[in-house]
Amino acid sequence: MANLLILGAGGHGKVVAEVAQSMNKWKDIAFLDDDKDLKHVLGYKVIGEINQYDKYYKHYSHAFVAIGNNKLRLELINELIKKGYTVPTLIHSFTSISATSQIGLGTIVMPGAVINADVKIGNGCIINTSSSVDHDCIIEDGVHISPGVHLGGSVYIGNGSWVCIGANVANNIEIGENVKVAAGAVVINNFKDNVLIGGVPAKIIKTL
Ligand SMILES: CC(=O)SCCNC(=O)CCNC(=O)[C@H](O)C(C)(C)COP(=O)(O)OP(=O)(O)OC[C@H]1O[C@@H](n2cnc3c(N)ncnc32)[C@H](O)[C@@H]1OP(=O)(O)O
Repeated sequence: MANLLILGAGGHGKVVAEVAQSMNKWKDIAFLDDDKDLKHVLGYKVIGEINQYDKYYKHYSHAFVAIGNNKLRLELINELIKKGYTVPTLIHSFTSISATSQIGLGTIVMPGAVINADVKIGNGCIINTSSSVDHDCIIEDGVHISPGVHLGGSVYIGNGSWVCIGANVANNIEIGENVKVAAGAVVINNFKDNVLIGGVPAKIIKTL
């Protein structure tokens, strides 16, 4: 069994640790975080700051980035890989994941999520609590699918986009890079890069 270092000990880090715990795969789990007052989270030690990950490679061969910001998360994952860490895919034991789906490195699938046939999910994504990703969806790197989001079949989501809590995206819809889909939106049209969209049906609120 390997040891796992989690970068980020905030709320998201806690859930990441519990997902890792549910996999029964790690001998030792510890956190790095920039809050010097944090010593323990969920009973796991906070052993240093995030940019000190280099120091812990000998003991923790595996490392996972638990940072909500899509861009930062992806940048750190790439740095960890360059340094020689193994960046795992974390999948909670209470999920339904099709055997024909592909899920990238540094991506986490939270409790209650459902991923159906022939889905492709990139690196550094968050597939959050009780969300569903239906057949043939393609989700690029660094995307966050928030709690309670539902994607119909064959949806495309570009790099770094964030689908906020409770949004629904109809089947065959294409959403570009760095798009924010506001909470509760219902997306029934395609949208290109760098926009905030929201409402029912979703419309462009502003350019990002
Ligand atoms: C486990 C977890 O907690 S995971 C994290 C879950 N969290 C989420 O999913 C985040 C939910 N938050 C949202 O949806 C937010 O509204 C965000 C992040 C999309 C707002 O993004 P920002 O770029 O900061 O937009 P900002 O707050 O400046 O709002 C811009 C406009 O959009 C409007 N707007 C914001 N959210 C929504 C919404 N959900 N639906 C419709 N309009 C909205 C605002 O009222 C504002 O309108 P105005 O210009 O007329 O005043």
